[in-house]
Amino acid sequence: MGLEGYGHLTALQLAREAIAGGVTMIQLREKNAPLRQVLTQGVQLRELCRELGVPFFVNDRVDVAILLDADGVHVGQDDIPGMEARKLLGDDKIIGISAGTMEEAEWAMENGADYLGVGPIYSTATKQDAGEAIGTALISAITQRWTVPVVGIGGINTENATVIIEAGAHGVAVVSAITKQHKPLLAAQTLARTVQTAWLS
Ligand SMILES: Cc1ncc(COP(=O)(O)OP(=O)(O)O)c(N)n1
Ligand SMILES: Cc1nc(C(=O)O)sc1CCOP(=O)(O)O
Ligand SMILES: [Mg+2]
Repeated sequence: MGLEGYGHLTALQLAREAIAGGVTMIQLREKNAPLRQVLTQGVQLRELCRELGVPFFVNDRVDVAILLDADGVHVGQDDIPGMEARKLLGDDKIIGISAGTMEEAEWAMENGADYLGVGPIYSTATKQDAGEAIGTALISAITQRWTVPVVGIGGINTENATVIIEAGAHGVAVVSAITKQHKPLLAAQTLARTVQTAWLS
């Protein structure tokens, strides 16, 4: 999630609703705001996550993750390499790495990924440079080869989350399926229940 307002909710209020609905991880993904604002609001978001017992991640920026004492960082193929991030973060933090192909997954694993974000599974309006949708085949290929946790990302919602889990993903990462909904708490609740049901089947 970014730091902009979400309808009548602030980013902090939205995160609280999402967690109340069953979201188990929050990632601060802010591409545009001034660094000072990111740090100020990031501290509030981190505190909320600590209060509610949910891991707090920072997207892209290892320096921000360190300053906010986040639980981890998520980096893509064009971001700081996982190996370099590890040197800065130490062994106690979690490093997630994106992969959209098997080659990218191999690179991510060589770079010490603690989990993989695989996508874009479906087309998405949230990330302009996400590229073509890849479907679920890569999730299956990766989870057959490695035991590292995999989350599907990109265009995932309540309607299609089940097939992501059935393909082998451990979870789903979403933006608009919660942030763009009129009732984010309810949206998170429905999505979390869908994923939990898929785990059991
Ligand atoms: C969980 C998760 N998976 C993938 C991404 C995408 O990261 P990246 O490819 O670096 O793209 P940006 O999010 O930085 O635009 C992610 N953020 N989270
Ligand atoms: C941040 C991000 N990363 C992607 C990837 O493919 O790596 S797709 C994506 C956008 C996810 O937003 P939504 O749930 O609204 O589609
Ligand atoms: Mg990135």
